Amino acid sequence: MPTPPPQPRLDLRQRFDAMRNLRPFLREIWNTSRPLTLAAIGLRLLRALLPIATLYIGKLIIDEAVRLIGLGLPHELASAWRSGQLDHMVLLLALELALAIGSDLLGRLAGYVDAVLSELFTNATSIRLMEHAALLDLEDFEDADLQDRLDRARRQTVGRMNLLSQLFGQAQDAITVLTFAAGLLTYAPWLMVLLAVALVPAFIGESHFNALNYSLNFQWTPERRQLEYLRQMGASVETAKEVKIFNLNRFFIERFRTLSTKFFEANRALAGKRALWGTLLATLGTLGYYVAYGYIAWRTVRGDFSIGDLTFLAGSFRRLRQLLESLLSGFSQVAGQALYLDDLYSFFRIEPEIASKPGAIAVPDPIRSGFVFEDVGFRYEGSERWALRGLSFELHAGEVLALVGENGAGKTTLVKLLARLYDPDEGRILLDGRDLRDYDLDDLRANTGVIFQDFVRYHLTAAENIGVGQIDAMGDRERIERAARKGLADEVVAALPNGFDQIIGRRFKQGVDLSGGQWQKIAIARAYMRDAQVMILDEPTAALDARAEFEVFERFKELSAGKTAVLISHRFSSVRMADRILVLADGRVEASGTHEQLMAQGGRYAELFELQAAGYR
Ligand SMILES: Nc1ncnc2c1ncn2[C@@H]1O[C@H](COP(=O)(O)OP(=O)(O)OP(=O)(O)O)[C@@H](O)[C@H]1O
Repeated sequence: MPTPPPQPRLDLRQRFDAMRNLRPFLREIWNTSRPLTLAAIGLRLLRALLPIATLYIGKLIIDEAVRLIGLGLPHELASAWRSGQLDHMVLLLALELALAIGSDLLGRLAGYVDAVLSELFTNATSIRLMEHAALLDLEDFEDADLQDRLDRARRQTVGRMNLLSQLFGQAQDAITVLTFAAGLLTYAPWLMVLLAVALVPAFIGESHFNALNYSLNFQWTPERRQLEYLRQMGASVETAKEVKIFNLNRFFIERFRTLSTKFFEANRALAGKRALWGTLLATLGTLGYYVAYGYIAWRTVRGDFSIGDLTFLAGSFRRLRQLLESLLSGFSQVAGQALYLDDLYSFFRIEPEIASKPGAIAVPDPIRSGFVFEDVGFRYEGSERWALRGLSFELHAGEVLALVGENGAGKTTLVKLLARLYDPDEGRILLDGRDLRDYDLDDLRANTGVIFQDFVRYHLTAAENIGVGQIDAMGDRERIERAARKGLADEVVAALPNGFDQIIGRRFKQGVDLSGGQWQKIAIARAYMRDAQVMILDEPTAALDARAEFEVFERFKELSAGKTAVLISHRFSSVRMADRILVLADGRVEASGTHEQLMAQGGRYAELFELQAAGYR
């Protein structure tokens, strides 16, 4: 089990650098909904002015009370009321009541607006994330680093919801601070400075721990993904069967426990340190406050301030201290959150390499001569071995070419290059004499129908499972039914309780699961759904019974008349139907020809064929 490396220290500059992410963040919030953003700001602005107003009215009430005490009013409320002396007091109390109700109302409204805006923003970001992920290269997805980044980015779409409230809250607090400061400045300016200085250590402490927290989370992304994986393995429909048979529960749980405990301990250690330092540093701020308080009390005793002034000043200082503290720690939290935004934005900055170049041309229809592989070499990212090297052959327009070769020979890789899921590292692939990279990528994909051996089992309806082969024809039931017939999936569908409208797969309540072979027929139908010029089937029949396989291939040959087709199979009975067979070994072409020619040559093909045939005798 990997032990995470020591956390890197983020210096102050890096932390402040991350603040630049706030601009695009705010811009996106603004773009999410202008009226809501304006409402959130307006409500905050109003709320910002309430605390000082409330405190000031409090001061007026106390001063008024002191004045009334001095007047010696009658003890009876009714006669005191009649004297008219209480009017001013009542007015002040009513005002304070109105402010209290107003403040509560504004707070709730602001909370509501924030919640709605955050939700909209989260959805918009999730969609953007999916859209961007769709653009990336397959190679990017196979990169563990990118998986980590994607994972962090995904967390950010939900994790950043409170950043919005926090930012607006900060702005509100800042305005309130200004109002208090303006009020207090007239009484005791240097006390303000004292308060501010006393809070600086707490602020530095906060931002330091936020950065540490971020590094910890960052460092642990791979482990957190592993935890997620283990959790899934331990409890999912897909794995339940095997987990039970091999009794793997304990194994997964133990792994999860070990890893999660490590993460927990690292987290706890940090939280402990943070609490200790936080308390110490906050005490400094409190000390500053009490020095100020003592000073004001002294001035009141000396007669410089009224009792009302004392309550106003003491209240203002207390609020100011709280506000400054929350403002400063909030600022460092915002800075911390901005670091997380980095994950999101750095994910958006990843550019796909496989894309249409400017002035890309359309794929010829019909394809005239076909594909030519010229000395093609390809190596998977991070791999020492060449999956394909010095690969040269032609795939003529209109022919059915079968690829055979032992496991790992490079058959699937070849097909991925043909579909331009990767670009070759060496050599080039031509289509009708032009480099594959010259063609428009979308057009190229539209002209290629591929079913991989690890095709996706969509937990959607049967019709949708076939329809995804040509997404814009999803509503064309006739075409879906035709594709089902071609792929021999019509019988599978007919046996489903709700036919084409039946959800297949186990994940959802109404779902009905299919056998491996039945799934495969659905996948083959998916390939037929796309009326593409180039058809590629990568071991589409591995799970089919002998009769079904024979039928599938016969039909495939019939249906691919006029199409260029590539077929990968380990079953020689099917392979021999192809127009031409390419034998791959170690990433290059070892031999090619028709079944008869290859048998006559007596090489690897004849050997493997005999081996398989012997098994049936
Ligand atoms: N995504 C990948 N990342 C790294 N290496 C890979 C990846 N996919 C395949 N390889 C390696 O590339 C080589 C060729 O694999 P490929 O899948 O093309 O073989 P294949 O002929 O289709 O095998 P099989 O008959 O088992 O399907 C193998 O050595 C394999 O380990």
